Amino acid sequence: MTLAAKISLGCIADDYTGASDLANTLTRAGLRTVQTIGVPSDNLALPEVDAVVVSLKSRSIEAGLAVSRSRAADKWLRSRGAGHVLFKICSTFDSTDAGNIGPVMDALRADSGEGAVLVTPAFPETGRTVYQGNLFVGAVPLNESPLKDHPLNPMHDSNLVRVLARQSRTQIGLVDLATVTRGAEAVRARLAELAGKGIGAAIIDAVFDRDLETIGLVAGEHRLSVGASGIGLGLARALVSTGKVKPGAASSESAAAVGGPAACLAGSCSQATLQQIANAERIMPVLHLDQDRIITGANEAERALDWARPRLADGPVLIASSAKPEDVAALQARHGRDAAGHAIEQAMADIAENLVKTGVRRLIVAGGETSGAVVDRLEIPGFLVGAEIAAGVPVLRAVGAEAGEMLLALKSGNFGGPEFFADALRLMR
Ligand SMILES: Nc1ncnc2c1ncn2[C@@H]1O[C@H](COP(=O)(O)OP(=O)(O)O)[C@@H](O)[C@H]1O
Ligand SMILES: O=C(O)[C@@H](O)C(=O)COP(=O)(O)O
Repeated sequence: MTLAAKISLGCIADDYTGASDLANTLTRAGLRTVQTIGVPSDNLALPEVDAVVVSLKSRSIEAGLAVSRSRAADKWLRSRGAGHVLFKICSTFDSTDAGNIGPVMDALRADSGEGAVLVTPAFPETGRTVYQGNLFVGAVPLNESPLKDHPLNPMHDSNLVRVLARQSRTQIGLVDLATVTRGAEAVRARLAELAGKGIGAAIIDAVFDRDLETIGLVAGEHRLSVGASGIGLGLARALVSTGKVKPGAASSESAAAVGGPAACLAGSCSQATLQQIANAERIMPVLHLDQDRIITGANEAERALDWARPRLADGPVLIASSAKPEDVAALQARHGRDAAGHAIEQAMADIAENLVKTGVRRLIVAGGETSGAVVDRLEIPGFLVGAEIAAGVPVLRAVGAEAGEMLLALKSGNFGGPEFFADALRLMR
């Protein structure tokens, strides 16, 4: 990898859509950013950048594995000069009581020698705000939002001090909004007070971008922070406002058209994605996969490919496994949660691999785990960030992919407007 100068900000994302969301935020804030898939190999040619987002697929794997992969990424980022590393988690704090946010944070904190780590999933642009340590998704607390029905990590507690305490070995404190509103000095003092009591991490409230700017200033003086794109925004703005990074333009290379057939794959079962699929039915052929056939090993991926191939010459197609919460619950009761999720992800990867062999060069994937499975199968080592399709979702240009020139959009299940697929296709030429 050709990184001549040292990087100013290192990031480790626990899934691939989350990584592209963060890379998008950093780029818009003026940081030249690349997204890599895992720790990049030395021979991957990348431009000179201010920030690197290493994407892991570590959100829903066994905690020990998530820790070791995150530590390896942290070591690589620090060896490239990153003084601060942001561990990027989901803005809806997706995790279970077994991890992985707490265990990874504990390990990175120990490695960096950090006192008390600031933690916030706030991302106001997408409606995620934190008040008194409670996460709100739009107008409702996390546990009343659609995240209560997530197929892999249903969220039933909106109090993040409690949620993180159940996952972490350290005590968790709170830096409340009143303190944030008083400014950086007040946050520094509160953090020092918590660290003095041996409290190793604190959920910090944020409702507006200006709160994240205050948080970014303080966090950037430390070695480690944990959060979603909002804290990324704060860190990036602090790097620019303190003159540590000169704001640069996004690479013009990332805007060139690739042409060729386009396809969409949806494995997210979020409310937003279900609506986007329903709207896509009006503008392109849509195939709904039979999930039982996938899990029992019947050749459902082959059936999907036979359906897609003759249609691709006429325009984009969409293949979806997505289902409503009651259907997801019924499928999981029949086959088990992890087995169902894994089998569907692998079927999506099979479909993506064969679509690319058929000539597809523009691929839109809805769902974080789904995107991880697809990008891994396509063996794409990294991405440059292009135009913004929706808040948190950029057009990505593959770097070093075996298939050559490719554009992808990796959409978090919850993100994007009702016409997301049309919006993405318009920008991916
Ligand atoms: N119909 C379905 N029933 C059960 N699980 C499903 C179904 N469709 C997809 N899944 C699984 O649900 C999970 C969705 O997670 P993900 O792709 O990360 O979406 P999101 O971005 O909404 O979190 C994946 O593991 C996927 O394989
Ligand atoms: O922070 C966010 O909400 C996203 O960047 C994110 O992590 C998305 O995860 P998925 O919903 O699993 O795609």
